[in-house]
Amino acid sequence: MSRKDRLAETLPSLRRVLARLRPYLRPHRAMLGGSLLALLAATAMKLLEPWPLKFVIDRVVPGVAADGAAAAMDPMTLLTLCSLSLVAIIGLRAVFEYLSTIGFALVGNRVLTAVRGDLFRHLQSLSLGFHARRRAGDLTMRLIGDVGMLKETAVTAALPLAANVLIFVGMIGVMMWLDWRLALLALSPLPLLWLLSQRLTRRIRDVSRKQRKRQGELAATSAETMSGIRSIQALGLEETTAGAFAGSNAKDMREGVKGKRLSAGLERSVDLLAGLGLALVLWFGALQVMRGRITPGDLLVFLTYLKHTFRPVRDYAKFTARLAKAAAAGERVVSILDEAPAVADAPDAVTAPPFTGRIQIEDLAFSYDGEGAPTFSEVDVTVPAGTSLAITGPSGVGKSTLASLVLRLHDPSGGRILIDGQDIRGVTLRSLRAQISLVPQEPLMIHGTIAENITLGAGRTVTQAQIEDAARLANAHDFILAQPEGYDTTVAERGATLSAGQRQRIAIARAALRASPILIFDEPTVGLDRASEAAVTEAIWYLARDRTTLIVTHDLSLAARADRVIVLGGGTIAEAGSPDELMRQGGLFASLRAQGGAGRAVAC
Ligand SMILES: Nc1ncnc2c1ncn2[C@@H]1O[C@H](COP(=O)(O)OP(=O)(O)OP(=O)(O)O)[C@@H](O)[C@H]1O
Repeated sequence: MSRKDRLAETLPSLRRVLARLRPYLRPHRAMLGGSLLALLAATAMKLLEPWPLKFVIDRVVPGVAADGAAAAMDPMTLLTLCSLSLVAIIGLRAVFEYLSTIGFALVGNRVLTAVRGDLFRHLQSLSLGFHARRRAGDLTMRLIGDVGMLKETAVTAALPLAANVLIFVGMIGVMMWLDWRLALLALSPLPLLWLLSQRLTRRIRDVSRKQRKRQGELAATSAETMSGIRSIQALGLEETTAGAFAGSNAKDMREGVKGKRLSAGLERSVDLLAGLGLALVLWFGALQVMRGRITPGDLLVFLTYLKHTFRPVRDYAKFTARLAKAAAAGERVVSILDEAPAVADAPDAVTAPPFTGRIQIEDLAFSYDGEGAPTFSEVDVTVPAGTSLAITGPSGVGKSTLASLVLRLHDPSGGRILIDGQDIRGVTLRSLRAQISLVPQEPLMIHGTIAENITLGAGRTVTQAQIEDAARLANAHDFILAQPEGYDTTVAERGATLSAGQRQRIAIARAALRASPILIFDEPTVGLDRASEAAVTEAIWYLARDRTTLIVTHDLSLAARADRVIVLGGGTIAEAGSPDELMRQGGLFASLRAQGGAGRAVAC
């Protein structure tokens, strides 16, 4: 195997990661160049460090003959000069090392902060299909933990490693120049050392990769548990989830210990081989001094360099573990950055003009896995602007999916959706979604005040009066005023401090504030008691007055108030018409409505 191949095998993933992140480095080229110069200067100082000592031993210590410029100098002057230059060299090295550390740290932090920002944005642009396949906790781990690990490694491993490589090359060069035979002897353990580190590095990297994956699982399990804590406690699942967590936790520990053992083994092997090299140089070098081939000062330089030459290789083992972890973390970050959003703006997409709201669904088909049996097909329906359409049917027939297609949360496998005669794939996602308001069954509630939750997604500055108007429209004003601090009452994460009906009405107020021409309600009344249901229903129809409204619902009394109803069933539209027509036809809608008594579609 060629040297190039072996190198490529050592840290290919790190290279891939670096190649992917290179564009982020471009704006920081000047600082990177400056830091590299400082690093080179620091290395030069490091190479110079033993030389004053060499002069003192060779030229000042009594009984040793001097030659050249030093011979003309009085020993005291030479000693003072050597001492001062030692101070100067060490001082300069400190300054250059400081500058390079700070420079690289700044670049590393800036670059990875930008990467994290982009990753967050990118995650939000990835399709629902992607998010359905991934665990939220694992994605959070990538965003916070993995990027953090890359950040830390850039400063604590990559920089020292680069410095070590420079020092290593420099010292070998000077040693060769001083005495090439002694240099070769000193470096004889290096090939063995290299082979050893290659083998262990690969194993360390594999362990790190597994560990990183495990940590993603841990984060995902804990995120799922915390977000579903209510059900976990109610169902008494604490021990089951703790068991699952403990399993991954123990595996993480075992992998951590294994990684530590491997890297500690590598470090100690390096120490042993370095000791061997040092002993060889001491023995052979002292013989050379006795034969007058080199001076004692040369031997001192050799021995000092040798210690420094092996240290980079030893540290390489130490940094390898960190770099391996960073490579594994980097791969996890890059794999998400490289994930292309399944739903994206077409290259020639235009900004949608203000919609009047006519929706045409033509021969629409959709399948979640692309090739499998479609969830539905041959769906044809037109919703004139300003009218309402209820989408109903048994559970799992694809009602919510159909509604999400209008928002382009997925793209259809066949057919098309037009708004005002324009295929929605021809307009930008932003301009499409800005004109549609979705009120889902579980509306998004952020940790913040009720007012902040209402203004979420408004896309403009709104006044308190506008917020209150929207809340009145959504039948929410009175209950909000009854809260301890009214509109300034803080809502817990996921709206845990509000009832389902209250959350719904806040979401409806939010939709009212957006003033979009198209509204989509997805099971807005499910799980509500009669009073809340009445309040929410009233708010829905008030809001729907002059907008195109799609209502996905099992509640047939709600559906019966829409201008038109489609009943999905058997993978397509089973019935369509106005509620009166459907009742007259005496089909599924009529029978379910009859079964539901007061209008609830019990069988749906
Ligand atoms: N992300 C997904 N990946 C794969 N299949 C999915 C996904 N989401 C939903 N499905 C499946 O697609 C079908 C339609 O789901 P959808 O949620 O649209 O049905 P629905 O009619 O709204 O059901 P419900 O009335 O119970 O809310 C279901 O069989 C469901 O299992």
